[in-house]
Amino acid sequence: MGLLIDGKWHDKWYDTSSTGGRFVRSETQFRNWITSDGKPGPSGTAGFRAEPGRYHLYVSLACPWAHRVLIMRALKGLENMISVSVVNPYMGENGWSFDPAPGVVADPVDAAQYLYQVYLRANPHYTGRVTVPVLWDLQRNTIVNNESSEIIRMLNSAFDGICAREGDYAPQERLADINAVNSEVYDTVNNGVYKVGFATSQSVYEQELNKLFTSLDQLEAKLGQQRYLVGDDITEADWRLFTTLIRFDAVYYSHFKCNLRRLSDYENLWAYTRELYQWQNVAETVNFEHIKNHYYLSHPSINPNGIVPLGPILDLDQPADRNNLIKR
Ligand SMILES: N[C@@H](CCC(=O)N[C@@H](CS)C(=O)NCC(=O)O)C(=O)O
Repeated sequence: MGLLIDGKWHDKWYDTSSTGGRFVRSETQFRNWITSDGKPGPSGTAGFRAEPGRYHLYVSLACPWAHRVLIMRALKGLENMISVSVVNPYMGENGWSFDPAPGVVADPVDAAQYLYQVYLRANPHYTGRVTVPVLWDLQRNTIVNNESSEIIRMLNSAFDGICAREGDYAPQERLADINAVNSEVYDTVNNGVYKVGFATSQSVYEQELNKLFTSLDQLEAKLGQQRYLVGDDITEADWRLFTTLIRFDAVYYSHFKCNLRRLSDYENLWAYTRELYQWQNVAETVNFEHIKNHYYLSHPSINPNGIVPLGPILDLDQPADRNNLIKR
């Protein structure tokens, strides 16, 4: 775990001493958008037109932020248009690497050994964390964007004119509601589990834990009333919540001490998670071996002996049966 400072790698853990024991996630820096016509998107510069074979993704199968992108790629049927490299689940002193292991897919551009080398290819003086996902332009040889929330927005529509699969997960008329749910879920759940797990003070841990479970209790109630987070149709908001929920009992409950309740104790949330898991092409994006190996091995301050638990046993194939659960 570390970061680049003016193009040099430094092996440093997150510094919570200046923030009172609180984990603060840093801002993402590459913010260009792929668009159907190559015009600029909401941020960044122009020149990234949607074209088959032009873009490449660097992901970790362990990472919930990268996972959203893999899911959107699968939902939109972009597997043949956008290629993927997968890092080794262990994030060590050099950060993410491409060290060979089952499921790892090497860097096609110049066989980088570490992900930070990919960042340096885009900017030899880069300063910041080296995170997945990374959306890479094979034509211009640079990073388009490394912010998952923006990458999923572009994949949702930019390739529609060149045979992406039908489906709009962020329809204009629902956008305000989707954005509102996203920001609440991001703060309390997606990033919430990290704020709990990386807290280095008891009071911060307790505060963040209460926020997380208050939010899960509210989501449980909501999903007892309606099928999806923003009404009757599945949207981006659901997929963003899913990637945290699917890791909850296997990792966050024990490794991050998010243990007031298990996800499988929540009737609606658990059935919802199974429903989304069973969605066409989604189960293939879930890799519990990478998920568990990453978290339990990569945070020695939390799990010094690096024991990876064998459980829990989760029956994700059990029918979701949500029609019967929804009490209108
Ligand atoms: N804002 C980013 C966050 C991505 C992120 O934090 N990824 C983690 C993996 S789960 C990472 O690569 N961390 C490495 C580090 O912070 O050094 C996004 O959503 O794309």
